[in-house]
Amino acid sequence: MSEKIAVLGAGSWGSILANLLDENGNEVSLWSYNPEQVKELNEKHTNTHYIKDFTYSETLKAYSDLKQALEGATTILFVVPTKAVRSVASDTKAVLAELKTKPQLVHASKGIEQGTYKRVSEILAEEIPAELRRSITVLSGPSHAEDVAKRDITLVTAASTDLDAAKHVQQLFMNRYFRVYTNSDVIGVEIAAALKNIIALGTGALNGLGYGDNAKAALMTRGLAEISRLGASFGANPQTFTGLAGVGDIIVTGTSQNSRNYRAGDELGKGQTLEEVVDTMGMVIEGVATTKAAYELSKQRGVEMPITEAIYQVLYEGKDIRKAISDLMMREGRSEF
Ligand SMILES: NC(=O)C1=CN([C@@H]2O[C@H](COP(=O)(O)OP(=O)(O)OC[C@H]3O[C@@H](n4cnc5c(N)ncnc54)[C@H](OP(=O)(O)O)[C@@H]3O)[C@@H](O)[C@H]2O)C=CC1
Ligand SMILES: O=C(CO)COP(=O)(O)O
Repeated sequence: MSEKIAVLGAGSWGSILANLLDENGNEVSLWSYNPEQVKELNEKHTNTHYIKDFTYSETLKAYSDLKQALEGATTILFVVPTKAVRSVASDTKAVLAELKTKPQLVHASKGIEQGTYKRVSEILAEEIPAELRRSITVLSGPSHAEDVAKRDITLVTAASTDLDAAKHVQQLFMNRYFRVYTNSDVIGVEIAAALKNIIALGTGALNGLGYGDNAKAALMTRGLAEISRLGASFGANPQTFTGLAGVGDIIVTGTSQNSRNYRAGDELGKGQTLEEVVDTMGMVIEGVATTKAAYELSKQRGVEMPITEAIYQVLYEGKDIRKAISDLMMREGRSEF
């Protein structure tokens, strides 16, 4: 299968997925709002700020003009940070109204919008009306760009309410090192993907403070329990949380130095302030904003999420991390399930 695909967002994940789609034989245009980055990608075939020591395919073309990138595309893949999805989708809508190409939409972003608590597929559906597009599919799972850049084995899931669309996306991305499953539970996949970043901030912080494997395993397991509770309140399929977008992504993000969220937590645990951590990362740390959205959402829906609440208090109310941990440990004993 070969298509013209526009990838919007040329950070670590967008650029590596664009390269993978190029390798799979597609004609890929990669859009970034940064002309300097576009120049580097087209002339040197590198993207050094985001992915070190990697040479991109020479047939991959980068654009800073959105219309040029979208022209002729039958699939559009959104991979910008969650906070940028609405504005990029709105700009895309204006171009699609002119082009009348009606592409399918895919996204690989992991977050929840501040204030509205919308999932990324909901934002896309709101901003790009059905007459200008086809289906919307979410691509998610345990997948650090750094490993995919090395063509290391990676398994993800493609979730859509339209099974044919999910199968189509599966075929576009699958290759010898990148295996894609399908899933119809868009709600569960998006909630799991967004909220695992909160837990990775937590396991990173435990690491920075010197805690061991038991503590991190405990946080990941009980973190997943509260993510599943929030998911259930939205009608998500409980099985999704045992799959690639759930357990899989908690493991990869909650244990890896490749994770921006884990690294951010690690630095917080070692005593840096949130401001210092955000300033020095130079890449998006989705878990920081998602912690706020998920905390507010849990209060709004009456879902108990003690770990999210503790991390919210540390990030947004200046609570001491050690005190937050001891408060969690001293909660009244209860049944596991
Ligand atoms: N990195 C990974 O391994 C994975 C990431 N993801 C998800 O993919 C999404 C993107 O992450 P990632 O690639 O890591 O992020 P990066 O920070 O590496 O890249 C994000 C890109 O989007 C650009 N950008 C920021 N704001 C805007 C805006 N308003 N309009 C247009 N472009 C903008 C950034 O430019 P600038 O830096 O100049 O602001 C940068 O080029 C996130 O939701 C993340 O959770 C999912 C799976 C794996
Ligand atoms: O989602 C990811 C891996 O699946 C990437 O996580 P980070 O944003 O923490 O790097």
